Amino acid sequence: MRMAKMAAAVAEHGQDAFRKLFKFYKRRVPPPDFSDVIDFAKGLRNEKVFAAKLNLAAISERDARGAGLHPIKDWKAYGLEGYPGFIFISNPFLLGSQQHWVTQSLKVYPQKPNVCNLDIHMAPAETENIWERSAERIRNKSGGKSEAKTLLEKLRWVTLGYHYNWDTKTYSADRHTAFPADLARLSGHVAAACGFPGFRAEAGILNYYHTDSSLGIHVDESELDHSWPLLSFSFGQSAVFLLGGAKREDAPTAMFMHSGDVMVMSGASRLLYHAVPRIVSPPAGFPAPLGPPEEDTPEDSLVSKVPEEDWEVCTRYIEASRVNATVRQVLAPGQLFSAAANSRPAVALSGESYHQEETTGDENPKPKRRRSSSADS
Ligand SMILES: O=C(O)CCC(=O)C(=O)O
Ligand SMILES: [Fe+2]
Repeated sequence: MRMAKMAAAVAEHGQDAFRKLFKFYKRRVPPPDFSDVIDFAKGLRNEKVFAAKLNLAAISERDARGAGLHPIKDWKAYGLEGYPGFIFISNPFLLGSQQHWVTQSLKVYPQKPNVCNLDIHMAPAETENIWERSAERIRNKSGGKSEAKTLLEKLRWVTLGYHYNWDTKTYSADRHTAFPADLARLSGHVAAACGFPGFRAEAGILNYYHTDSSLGIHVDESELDHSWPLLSFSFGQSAVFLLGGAKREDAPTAMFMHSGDVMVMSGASRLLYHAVPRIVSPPAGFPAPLGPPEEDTPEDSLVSKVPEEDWEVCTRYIEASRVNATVRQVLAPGQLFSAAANSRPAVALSGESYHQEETTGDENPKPKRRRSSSADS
């Protein structure tokens, strides 16, 4: 008994700072103390948080409105002491326009020819119309735990544009489909406001989280040109996000990401390790971020009113889930893929080493069930 305890203590001691904090925030019983988690929704109240300068002339108010965004001058953008190039924009979306992005993420982006985790173990015909096969059942769910999961609830990731190969950790010319035009436009606006005009949205990863999901420690380095930022858009439930250093074991800073929040990792922060140890409910009294859309949207707006019956399904879904979209430019302007870029060895299987789902609630959980990429588990 004594020996076992000591061994546990040594193992604990030998763990690096990032893994320790990841486990700390992932813990269910007892729940962790969240008081060190930076909340950008509280503005400059944290001494490490400062106001970030944006390029106010990067896009017109009309263009911003057309993408469902407030004018840039009204964005609350922050930097974080010690993380040059990191910009956190606290929900720049117009009231109601998040509805569009949530609906696209659940209804449209999972459609073929985009690629999702369900494709790995299911025939193409079965993973078509994920929304249609799931919507009615989600609408009628009573909330009982025993109800079988719909395909939409089994969705873990969707890739867009250059489809990320989870096995080889590469993008390639032969795995490419058109990147969604609306998300590309939104990304271009955000990148321009942050000092990166000319950003091209070439690859995207959508991650779908439930209350027990987490995303392991990683760095996004597969893009061939790292001088462009990595953009992140979050919707639905909140998350604890850990932003680490250039080395995997460097101690991270914890922050909340709420619905509508946009994060930009650029410059010296582009290649920092990061992870999502925990999904959390939005704070009480958090302003309803997903209300009805404002009326006077421009005619050519990307963001249109979501039909009520669709929104009903999305509401049910995001009551207990979070969707995050990361958008990346892969190539330098004019750059092409070389054969060498595609020949790295296989290291991860189907994204399963990143995407984890907890099955137990205690501090010493049973071996983790990897986030399933199969539809039949
Ligand atoms: O869900 C998030 O906030 C992070 C997602 C992420 O790191 C990724 O897709 O590479
Ligand atoms: Fe990432």
